[in-house]
Amino acid sequence: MTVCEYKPGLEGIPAAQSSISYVDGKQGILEYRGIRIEDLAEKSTFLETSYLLIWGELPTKAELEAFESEIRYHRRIKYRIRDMMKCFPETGHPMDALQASAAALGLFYSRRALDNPAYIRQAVVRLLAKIPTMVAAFQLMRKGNDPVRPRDDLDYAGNFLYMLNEREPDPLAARIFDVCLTLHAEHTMNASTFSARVTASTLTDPYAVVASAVGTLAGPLHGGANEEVITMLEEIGSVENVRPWLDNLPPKSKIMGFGHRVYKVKDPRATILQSLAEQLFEKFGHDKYYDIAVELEKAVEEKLGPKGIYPNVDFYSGLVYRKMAIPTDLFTPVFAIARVAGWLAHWKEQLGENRIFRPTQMYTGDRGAAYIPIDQR
Ligand SMILES: CC(=O)SCCNC(=O)CCNC(=O)[C@H](O)C(C)(C)COP(=O)(O)OP(=O)(O)OC[C@H]1O[C@@H](n2cnc3c(N)ncnc32)[C@H](O)[C@@H]1OP(=O)(O)O
Ligand SMILES: O=C([O-])CC(=O)C(=O)O
Repeated sequence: MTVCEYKPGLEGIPAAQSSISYVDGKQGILEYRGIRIEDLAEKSTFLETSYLLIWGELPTKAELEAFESEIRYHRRIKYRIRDMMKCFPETGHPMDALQASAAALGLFYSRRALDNPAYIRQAVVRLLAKIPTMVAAFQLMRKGNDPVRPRDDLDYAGNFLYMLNEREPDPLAARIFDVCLTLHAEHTMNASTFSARVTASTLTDPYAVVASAVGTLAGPLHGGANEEVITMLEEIGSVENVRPWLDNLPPKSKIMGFGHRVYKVKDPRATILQSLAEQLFEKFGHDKYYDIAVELEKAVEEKLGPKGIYPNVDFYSGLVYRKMAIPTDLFTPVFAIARVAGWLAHWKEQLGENRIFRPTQMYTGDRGAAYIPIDQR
C-alpha cells in the first residue's frame, strides 16, 4: 500500500478499526456500541454506559451491581497521593494536577499484566473510581481545606458533587450530572483518544495511557473549549452585544464551542446539554449567560452555518455545570472524568490487536548539511 498524500491533522485517515462508537456527522448521529446517545442519556447511567463501552455489551443486573460496588470500594485515594497533590501550586490548572495525579497512580500499581483480564478489570475500576476523587481533592486542597472522604451511600455522580461542594447533592443535579458524564464518555477517534491509543500501543501501563490523554484533552481546541466558552460569554456580556462582538472579531477567529472535524450540523450532545441546562434553570433559577449563548448560536448559524459551523459538545456544558456550583476551571477535568471510560475502552481494544503506532512523515528539511563550528556561525 502506498499512501502519499499528506493530510494535516490526519483528516479523513482511519487510525484504527473500532467497534466502540459511531458518528454520522452529516445527520448528527452518535451511537455507543450501536445504541443512540439519546437513548443512553435517557435510560442508562454513566457506570452502565462505561461497562457497555469497555466490555462491549450492556451488563446484566448482577454484573452492574458488582461493577458499581467494586468502584465504590476503590474510590478512596492513598494518603501519599493526597500529600503529593497538596504540594501542587494552588494557582496551577486542575487539568495539570489531574494529569500528574493520574500518572502518579502508576507508581502505586506498577505491576503490569496486560494479557490478564483481572489486571485489566482492576485498572478500569481503579481509574474510574479514583479520578473523580482526585479532581475533588485538588479543588478542596487549593482552597486550603482537607479533601472530603467519598460516601458509599451515594452513587457515582452524587458522590462527586458531594465531595466537591461538601454538601448533600441535589437529586436532580446529580441525575443531570450523571447524564453529562454519559454524553462525554466516548467519541470515536478524537485527539485525546488517539493519544491514548498511541500510548497504549507501546504496551505501557493504563495510568500512563490516561495521563497522556488528559494532557491532550486539556487544550482549547479540544476539551478545554468548555472553559473558554464561559470566558467568551462573560466577555460578550449581554445579548445586545452578541452581534457587534461577532462582527468585530478579527478574520479567521475561532469561536469557542463551535465547529467540529466530523459534525457539520449541531452536535447531538449539545442539543441534549441545552435541554439539561433548561431543566436546571426551572429548579434553580435562570442564568443570563444562557440567553447570550442562545443569541450567539443564532448569529453564528446565520454567519457560518453554510460552512457547517454549529455548536459542539463544549458549547452548553459549562452552563449546566455552573448551576451545580462547579468552578469554571473544573469543566475540563469533569469532561476527563467521563472520557476515562472511552479511553479505557480504546486501551482495551488497542491491546486486542496491537501494533505500535509509528506513522511516517514527509521530510522537508536539508540533507547532508555541513556542521559549522560555533565560532564561525
Ligand atoms: C470535545 C471537542 O473537542 S469539541 C471541539 C472543541 N473545540 C472548540 O470548540 C474550538 C473551536 N473550534 C475549532 O477550533 C475547530 O472547529 C475544531 C478544532 C473543533 C475542528 O477543527 P478542524 O476540523 O481542523 O477545522 P478547521 O480549523 O480546519 O476549520 C475549517 C473551516 O471552518 C472554520 N471554523 C472552524 N471552527 C470554527 C469556529 N469555531 N469559529 C469560526 N470558524 C471556524 C475555519 O476557520 C475554517 O475556515 P476556512 O476553511 O475558511 O479556513
Ligand atoms: O470528536 C472530536 O474530535 C471531539 C469531540 O467532540 C469529543 O472528543 O467529544
